[in-house]
Amino acid sequence: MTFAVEIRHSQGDFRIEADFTSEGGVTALFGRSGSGKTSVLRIVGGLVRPDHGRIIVGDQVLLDTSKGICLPPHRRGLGYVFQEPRLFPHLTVRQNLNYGQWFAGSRSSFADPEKIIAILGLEALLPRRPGSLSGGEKQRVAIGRALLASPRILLMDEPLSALDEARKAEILPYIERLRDELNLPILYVSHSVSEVARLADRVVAMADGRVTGIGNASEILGIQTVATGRESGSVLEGLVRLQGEDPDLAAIALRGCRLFVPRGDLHEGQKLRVHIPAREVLLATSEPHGISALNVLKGEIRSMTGSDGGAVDIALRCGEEVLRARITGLSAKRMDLMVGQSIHAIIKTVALDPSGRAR
Ligand SMILES: Nc1ncnc2c1ncn2[C@@H]1O[C@H](COP(=O)(O)OP(=O)(O)OP(=O)(O)O)[C@@H](O)[C@H]1O
Repeated sequence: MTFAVEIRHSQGDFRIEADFTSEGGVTALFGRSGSGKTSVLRIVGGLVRPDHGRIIVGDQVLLDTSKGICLPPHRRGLGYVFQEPRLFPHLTVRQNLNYGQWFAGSRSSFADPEKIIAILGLEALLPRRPGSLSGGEKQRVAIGRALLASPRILLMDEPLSALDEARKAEILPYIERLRDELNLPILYVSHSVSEVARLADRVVAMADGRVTGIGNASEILGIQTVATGRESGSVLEGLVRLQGEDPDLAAIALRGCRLFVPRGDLHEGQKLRVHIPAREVLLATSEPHGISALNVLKGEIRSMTGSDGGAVDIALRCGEEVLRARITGLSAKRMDLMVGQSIHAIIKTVALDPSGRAR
């Protein structure tokens, strides 16, 4: 299902101008704190009526201010997942889920409850009450409850930001399964590069209430001005290849090169996206020997641009992939780097952690 959003709205001194469309899958609204992501989500959810706007999901017009159409939240057919799970503490998990289903009303369900319970791994939790669940488990129940209302679109507002790194890593694969197994568009607000890199089919980058870029994760997250300086880097996608000879290691087959990562619970053939922060890439003009890093890629310098603080952002072509490195201007000068030069990129293994953990 596709959706289209056009919004013009002023709240106090803050002006929002956001136009974007989605063909389905996960669309991430990505930007720094205060860039206006949540405001856009609240307008889509019907919690705020914008000065001007048009929001269409599939063939349903949720909002068209020029025609005086503004459906109230409960008639928009949206599922909402917040940072906090907001479950009913006195109800069991099963009863919390039933509550979501009750909201579906006459709308026909796009997926049967048992399928959603299975995708989110909730079977064993059904008789329990929220008080006995971990933060990650609660959030999975909250997602299940939102889905059982059979929404046309799922809105997720920083759903992982209240969880610690281990719980985030635990819940990400469930959100990937939703993305891959339910034909349901998801609008996902996040300021985390690693989360967006891993989940998003399309990224809408926001700054100061405006859309500054729309594209796939690799296009948008690689752009220095969109990501925070600390997190700028490359997003690469490939298939997992388990290494028979080493039980602890997996390779990600990319276009014309490969990366090694800890195997963890990865499985053969799994599609995986990794974010490699530019600051985690070291450069060497000759092939390094006797170093602990597992990943040394041979490539060629395609571009070099100076950025704030005297750093130099370098784009390298490795196979068919583009890898970004960020080094000091002094290092670039000492190494006498130039465009076209062949180079070795050394990537610290931890930077490839496929759990998508923000570091
Ligand atoms: N009701 C309001 N009246 C006036 N200003 C508001 C109102 N709601 C939000 N704002 C302002 O709009 C701006 C964007 O806020 P918003 O919460 O949408 O950003 P965000 O990107 O989601 O940030 P965060 O990730 O911190 O939640 C902020 O400057 C905020 O103070």
